[in-house]
Amino acid sequence: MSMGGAIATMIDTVTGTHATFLSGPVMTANLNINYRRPIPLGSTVLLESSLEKKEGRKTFITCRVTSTDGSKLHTETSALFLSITASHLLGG
Ligand SMILES: CCCCCCCCCC(=O)SCCNC(=O)CCNC(=O)[C@H](O)C(C)(C)COP(=O)(O)OP(=O)(O)OC[C@H]1O[C@@H](n2cnc3c(N)ncnc32)[C@H](O)[C@@H]1OP(=O)(O)O
Repeated sequence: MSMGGAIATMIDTVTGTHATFLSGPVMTANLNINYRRPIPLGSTVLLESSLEKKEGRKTFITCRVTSTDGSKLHTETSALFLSITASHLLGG
């Protein structure tokens, strides 16, 4: 079975890339993952990332991880990304 942290990394990467595409530079503020069914090691899965809403600096994304045919739901996620400036990255 795949480790929950490895699954979280996959989800953070996909939803973070999606949020960056929509909103520019962002950081993950909240990642809420419900693990519904285990992911067998070595299996191929589908990640579907969707914009829920944008409110000011906040970009809310949802993401489902399913089997490739969509029949098995492995995880459901809601994520919040906050738009940041370069000074935030430098600690300002
Ligand atoms: C192309 C390649 C792309 C690759 C993408 C990969 C994406 C991966 C990105 C990451 O994993 S980043 C690393 C993990 N994340 C962090 O380390 C973030 C650590 N946290 C922070 O740096 C700051 O808390 C953060 C930038 C997220 C927010 O700080 P700010 O000072 O900019 O915002 P502030 O705390 O003033 O909050 C602004 C608003 O957001 C809300 N907010 C902030 N954090 C929240 C939270 N966790 N949950 C809910 N709401 C939150 C906050 O309540 C407020 O709402 P209102 O404007 O309505 O009052």
